[in-house]
Amino acid sequence: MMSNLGSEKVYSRRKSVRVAVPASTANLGPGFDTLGMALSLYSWLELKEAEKTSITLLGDQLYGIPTDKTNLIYKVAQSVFEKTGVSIPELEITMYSDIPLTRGLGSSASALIGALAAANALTGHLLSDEELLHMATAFEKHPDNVGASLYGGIVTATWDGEQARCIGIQPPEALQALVVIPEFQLSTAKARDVLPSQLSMADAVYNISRSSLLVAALSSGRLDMIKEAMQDRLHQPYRAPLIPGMEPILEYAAEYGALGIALSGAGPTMIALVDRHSVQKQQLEDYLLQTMQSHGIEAQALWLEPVTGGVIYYYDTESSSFMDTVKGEVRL
Ligand SMILES: Nc1ncnc2c1ncn2[C@@H]1O[C@H](COP(=O)(O)OP(=O)(O)O)[C@@H](O)[C@H]1O
Ligand SMILES: N[C@@H](CCOP(=O)(O)O)C(=O)O
Repeated sequence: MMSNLGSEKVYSRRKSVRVAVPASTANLGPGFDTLGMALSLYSWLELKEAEKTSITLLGDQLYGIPTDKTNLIYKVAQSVFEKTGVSIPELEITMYSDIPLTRGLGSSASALIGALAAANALTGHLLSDEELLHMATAFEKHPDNVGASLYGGIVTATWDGEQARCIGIQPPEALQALVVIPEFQLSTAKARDVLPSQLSMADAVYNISRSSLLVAALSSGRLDMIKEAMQDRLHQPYRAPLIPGMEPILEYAAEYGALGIALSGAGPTMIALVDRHSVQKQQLEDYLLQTMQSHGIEAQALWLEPVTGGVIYYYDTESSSFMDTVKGEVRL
């Protein structure tokens, strides 16, 4: 599995650490709660031992996040300290994120992985990446986003309620992602509430076959198969009424140059997989934005890269400010 940690390396306890964690797109169409891909959009987190807990949120994306001890990052960090028997009751927490909240780009997974990874680094990496994955999935309830944010690349993952299992795939070199992010928010909880509790055998077979084909197509670089392999009958048809413009986009995006198209995670963002050498890139972007607009939705288009690395750790940061790290170059 891809990791930024050398397994043979011995780590000591730290007083402070910074991490950068990629966003993720989950499902990729048919792989509901199992497929995820890390994207080149990041959140940054600093944890420092302190006398008194303080939480500083920087930038425009973290509006509304609590700044007391009910904060997710604080609580998740404490769960790492409890598990490892390390006592760090008070923390200075600083956060900045480029990942928009509740849009289907895995902001919650990125925050969880950031908190787990940074807290674990303070303990001297007493927990393995696999243990962090189990803990993150127990919080998030599905392993797709957290697996991608932790390890990077494309992940296939399962969750049995206690253990997450995850295998990575290197994204094909030609693959780029175009995300169209609507201005409105849609919480994952709300977009899960509309899903049926049962499916027909025919729809189950439809999804298993597409999801399997997609994994094989991505592993072998068969980009010609992606359009068919990204079809889904498990969640997108039920979520479409929540996202104006989604139905025509799913139907016609390939005609405008998408290799394949899906709802990103639980939405409302749509994600097109694109061959970076395509001459239709601008045409596709225009089509997606105009279709949303014609359904009354303002949206932002971003071209993103699949990233092969997951969490990035920054140690010995005493001589640089937090925002210096944020503004520094992120290794893709
Ligand atoms: N940096 C963060 N710190 C604390 N909570 C966060 C952070 N980022 C996201 N969250 C929580 O996750 C929620 C969004 O999760 P979710 O509805 O699953 O959407 P998505 O993960 O697709 O952005 C936010 O409303 C917030 O409660
Ligand atoms: N498999 C989950 C993925 C949710 O992703 P998010 O980025 O919207 O949190 C689902 O489809 O519900």
